Amino acid sequence: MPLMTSINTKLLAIVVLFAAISGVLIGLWQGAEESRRLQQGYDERLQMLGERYRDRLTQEFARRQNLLVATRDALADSLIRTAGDTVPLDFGFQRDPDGAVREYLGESGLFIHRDSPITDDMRRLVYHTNGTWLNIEPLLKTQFNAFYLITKDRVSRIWPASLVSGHLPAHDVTQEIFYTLAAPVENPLGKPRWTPIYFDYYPQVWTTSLLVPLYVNGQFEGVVGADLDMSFLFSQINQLESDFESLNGFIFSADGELILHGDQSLSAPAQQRGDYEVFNQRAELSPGMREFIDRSRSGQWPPGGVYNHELRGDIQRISYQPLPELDWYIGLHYPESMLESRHAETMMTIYQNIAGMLLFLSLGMYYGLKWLVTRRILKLADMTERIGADNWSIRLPESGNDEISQLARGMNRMLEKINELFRGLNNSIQDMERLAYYDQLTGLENRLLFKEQLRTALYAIRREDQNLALLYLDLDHFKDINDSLGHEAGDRLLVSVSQRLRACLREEDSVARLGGDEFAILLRNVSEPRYASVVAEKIIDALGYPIRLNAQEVVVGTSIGITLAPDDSRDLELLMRNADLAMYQAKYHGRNVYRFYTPDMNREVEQRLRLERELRLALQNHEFELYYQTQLDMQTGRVVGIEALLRWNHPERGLVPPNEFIPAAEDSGLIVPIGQWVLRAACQQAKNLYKAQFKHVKVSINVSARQLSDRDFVSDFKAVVRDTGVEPEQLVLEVTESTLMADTQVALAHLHALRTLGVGLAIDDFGTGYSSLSYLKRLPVTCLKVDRSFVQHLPADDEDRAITTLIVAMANSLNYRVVVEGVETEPQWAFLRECGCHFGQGYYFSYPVPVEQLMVGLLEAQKRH
Ligand SMILES: Nc1nc2c(ncn2[C@@H]2O[C@@H]3COP(=O)(O)O[C@H]4[C@@H](O)[C@H](n5cnc6c(=O)[nH]c(N)nc65)O[C@@H]4COP(=O)(O)O[C@H]3[C@H]2O)c(=O)[nH]1
Repeated sequence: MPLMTSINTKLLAIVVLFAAISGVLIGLWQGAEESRRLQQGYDERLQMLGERYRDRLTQEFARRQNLLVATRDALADSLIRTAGDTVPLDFGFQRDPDGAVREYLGESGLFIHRDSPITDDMRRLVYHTNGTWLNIEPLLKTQFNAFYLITKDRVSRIWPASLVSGHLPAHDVTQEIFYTLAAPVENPLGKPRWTPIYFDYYPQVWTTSLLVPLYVNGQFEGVVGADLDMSFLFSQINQLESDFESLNGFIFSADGELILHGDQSLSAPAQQRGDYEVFNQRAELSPGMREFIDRSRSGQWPPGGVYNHELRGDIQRISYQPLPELDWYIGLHYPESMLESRHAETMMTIYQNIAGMLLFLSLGMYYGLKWLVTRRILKLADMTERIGADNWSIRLPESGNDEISQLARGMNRMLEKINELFRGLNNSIQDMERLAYYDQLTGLENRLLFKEQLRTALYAIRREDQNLALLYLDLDHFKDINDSLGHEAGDRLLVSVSQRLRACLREEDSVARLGGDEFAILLRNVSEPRYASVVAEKIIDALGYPIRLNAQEVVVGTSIGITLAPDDSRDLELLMRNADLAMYQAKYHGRNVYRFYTPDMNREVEQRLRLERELRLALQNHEFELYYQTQLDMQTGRVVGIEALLRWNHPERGLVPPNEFIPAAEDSGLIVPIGQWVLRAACQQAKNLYKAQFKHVKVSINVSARQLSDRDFVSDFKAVVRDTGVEPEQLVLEVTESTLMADTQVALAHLHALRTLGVGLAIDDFGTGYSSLSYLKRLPVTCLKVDRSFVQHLPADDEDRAITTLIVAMANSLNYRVVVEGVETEPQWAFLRECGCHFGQGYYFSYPVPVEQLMVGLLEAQKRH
């Protein structure tokens, strides 16, 4: 899967995008917060450092002040203690040539103005303080650059002594700030005083001097002073533990003078500016510093706060603290740009952290999504792929209750539904196949499937050099059975027939119901035509046995047409037509037989079709005529009946006997209207006979099975009787034995109805069928007509003699009238009369003749008797 098409990657991209945006926003917010915190932190530290700096300085100054105050007190005490003591006389001072006294007392020097007289007080003071001085001197040396005692009478003792040598003889120390600042005029309360910072030329350092007035017994005697190297102030700043790279300090006095500023200490040496002028730096201060000091002093920026202020072109964060003992203020500042660089560093760290976090998050998301989502979706996709490849039984894993599990559950439910639909669909397909390919009633193949089977079989024989046989068959008299017993019985008959057919065949053979009572059979691997004959005979035999339908048994014959492939044809349609033709021929030529297809069958069928067409025309053109053949009493020779025999006066072929057209009329159904015509004509003739005083002459009319099973037959018959006015008792309907054997309900009902009307019923061609006596007894039969085939060889043929004798005896015993047909000779007549036969019909007595000739004959016969 391409990287960008994966859900995981897309989700990841979205997550990373949102995380990045959030990261940037958080970074910005955190940056702002951090900047604020940074500034606040630095400001607090700045304040804290200021306070610490202040405290340290306070301590430093206080410690030194205490030390000097203690020195002053020690000196005062030694003077007080030695108030009455004398000074050795040899203790005095030598004036230098310039008049001033410059003497060394240990490490310190003594200087007296040239104009100051050397008094005892002077001597006593120096003498009695000398011991104390010398004791204290080592300690003071460690704390001050210089220390001194200046008396009101212009004596000064200074450590180090070297300082004295530089004094001019008229140098008046009492006029200097080191004296005046602490003297009672400027310092009436007698407090220790600190001078402003000044640049001390000798040690070349910035210096301040601490001055303490010396009072002895309440009287001002002078000033004790010490010089302090201010560089310690800077060292104090440096000693402050700080990560401020550019922390700077400054000190300014309450009256607005800048006492110290780190930068200035380095870059602006004061010696260029004269003695003490250096302390007043108002004029030289940078405008920024000036402004700051002014704002501080005006109260606009009170001490303790942190202020943004520009110093020397840079914005600084400045804070300052008061140093109360000195009336000084200590300020600290750092450039704001430092904050920016710190902020930039912090931001860099923040963004690095966010980037790291994002990377971690992205990887976590990626693998998390992969594990939780993509892997499972891919699994689902893989399984749906497999399902799509017809593995519909696969079910997706449903563990858990998250969205994917819900999806899997939903899809499983869908699969169940699809499977159900498939099952339904398969059933429907099977049903449709059954409907499409199988006959619903019998379960046999239908025409469609059979044709497919035949087509496949034809391909096979082409490949494998084999033969096949195609059999068509239909049931004789099926329509009659159907009409008389009803469709349900007809259906059951078809089912039974199909079962029998199946039983006659091998597994590899196919049998289909083509429709109605038509069946087709495909025999594969028929190496010789006779095998097809064997099967056909087997079928005829199997269907020859009665079939039980409800309470009745019926016998159906069948006519089978057979065609062979590839001998007759390789073409499917042609083969089917051949089989149909052959079946048609079989039926035409006798039923219950089979016929192989022959090419001349086509011609025969054509002839038959033409015949049917002509028959139809014959009916319209009144080309039919009835001939009558008499039936005589064998004993008396009297005419007892006549049989109406149909003749066709064909315009070209002349008189056509019934055997040539009755089968075609029956097959085509034309027998029904033709039979109607015969019935009406014969009834008319019967009425005529009746009128002509031949009422005892019965008129026999042939009725075919097809007519008899016609539903309207009885009502039509009644109508004819009514129309012609004939007496039903004068009529005899002749029904062939095979017609009765069909034994349909309708035909039987009609026979009974006719019999009830008084019509006689004769079984024609008796002896040629299989009717049993018990069966005959159930029929309303009045007459048996013995078939002429039994008479033909009489009296010579023993068998025929026996049969004829038996039939006549049986008929007599059952009280049936017996008419023997086909009596042609006198011996035949003699034999039949002897064996008890009552009536006869045949050429011996009369040929069938037209009605006029019949009447002449009847009249002649009447005269004879
Ligand atoms: N060899 C010989 N034949 C004799 C002799 N005496 C009579 N016949 C013939 O035997 C047939 C008797 O009629 P069938 O058995 O009912 O047999 C009839 C009957 O089954 C049928 N048929 C005739 N007319 C009708 C009709 O109107 N309706 C129906 N359904 N069938 C008819 O056609 C069959 C043949 O009729 P036909 O040709 O008229 O033939 C008649 C008749 O001419 C004889 O001594 N020797």
